Amino acid sequence: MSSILAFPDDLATQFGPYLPPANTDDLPSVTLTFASSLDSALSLAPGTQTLLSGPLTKAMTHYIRTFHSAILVGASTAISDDPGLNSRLEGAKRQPIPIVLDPNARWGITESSRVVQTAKQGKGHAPFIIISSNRWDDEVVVERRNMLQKYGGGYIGIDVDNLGRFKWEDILSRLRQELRIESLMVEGGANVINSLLEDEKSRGFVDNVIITIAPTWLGKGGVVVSPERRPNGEGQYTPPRLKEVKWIPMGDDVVLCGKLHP
Ligand SMILES: NC(=O)C1=CN([C@@H]2O[C@H](COP(=O)(O)OP(=O)(O)OC[C@H]3O[C@@H](n4cnc5c(N)ncnc54)[C@H](OP(=O)(O)O)[C@@H]3O)[C@@H](O)[C@H]2O)C=CC1
Ligand SMILES: Nc1nc(O)c(N)c(N[C@@H]2O[C@H](COP(=O)(O)O)[C@@H](O)[C@H]2O)n1
Repeated sequence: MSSILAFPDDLATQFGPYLPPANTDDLPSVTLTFASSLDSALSLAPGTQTLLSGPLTKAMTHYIRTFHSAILVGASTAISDDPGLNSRLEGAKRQPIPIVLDPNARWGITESSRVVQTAKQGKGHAPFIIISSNRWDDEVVVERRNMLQKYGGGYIGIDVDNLGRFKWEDILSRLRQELRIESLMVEGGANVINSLLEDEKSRGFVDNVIITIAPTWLGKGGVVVSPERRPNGEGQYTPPRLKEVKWIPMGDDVVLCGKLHP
């Protein structure tokens, strides 16, 4: 779990075109990165973590993490995986700030959560949790905020829409304004990824896509990436398609890289 990972230089150089620019003036550059089965599943079932990446693609993910100022997951991933959300790459020069979308303050983060332990050990940053503005004064939120602030983390309150969702534009602009985030790696889970991909506006924020595909079928009941087909302004659905595509074989897996930004 805490082992140091090495990623060979000859593989690393292939990712250059798909990494965020050094500086962005506007909203953060977004990279969508996750590991999927052949049937588009991220895990066997909600609430469980499924190992899909092999040793090389796992090291690749930790390499890519070092190029981002923040890494984002949804509340259900934080609850089920208790992730570290740092980079365990050998000699990692930079650590991303963990961001968790948790509108309803469902994630019971404590001092013993792995991400907090990781920050306490100086191996990563404490997280920022994005909650619905109307939860800001909840007793548990105040308690958790006080705990996180000791380690440099905290909460950000954003208004939700009538479906209880944040707008991606709000997420990105607040991360830029409050934490000076220039590059964001969105790792999952499926709910987060589907919400990012399902309409033209939000998927327009995605610059790079790096997907590990593992040679296995997880079967029905898995947690699946398959965004809603939302029609555009003209009432039509145009399936988004990656550009500048590169497939990189890596161990038993293959890594799909592409550009989504129009
Ligand atoms: N293979 C891989 O690379 C990865 C695998 N995983 C796996 O995925 C699974 C979890 O995925 P999943 O169940 O889809 O859950 P998610 O991790 O995507 O979390 C979903 C929750 O996040 C909140 N959320 C998501 N999008 C938004 C939004 N736009 N605005 C506000 N809140 C939002 C909601 O919280 P609320 O319900 O409170 O409204 C939602 O229910 C786990 O099994 C995990 O192991 C996760 C990441 C990567
Ligand atoms: N790249 C990748 N491959 C898999 O097989 C996975 N299950 C995941 N899961 C994601 O990685 C997070 C765990 O991160 P830490 O190693 O604990 O830092 C997990 O929460 C998912 O986002 N990823």
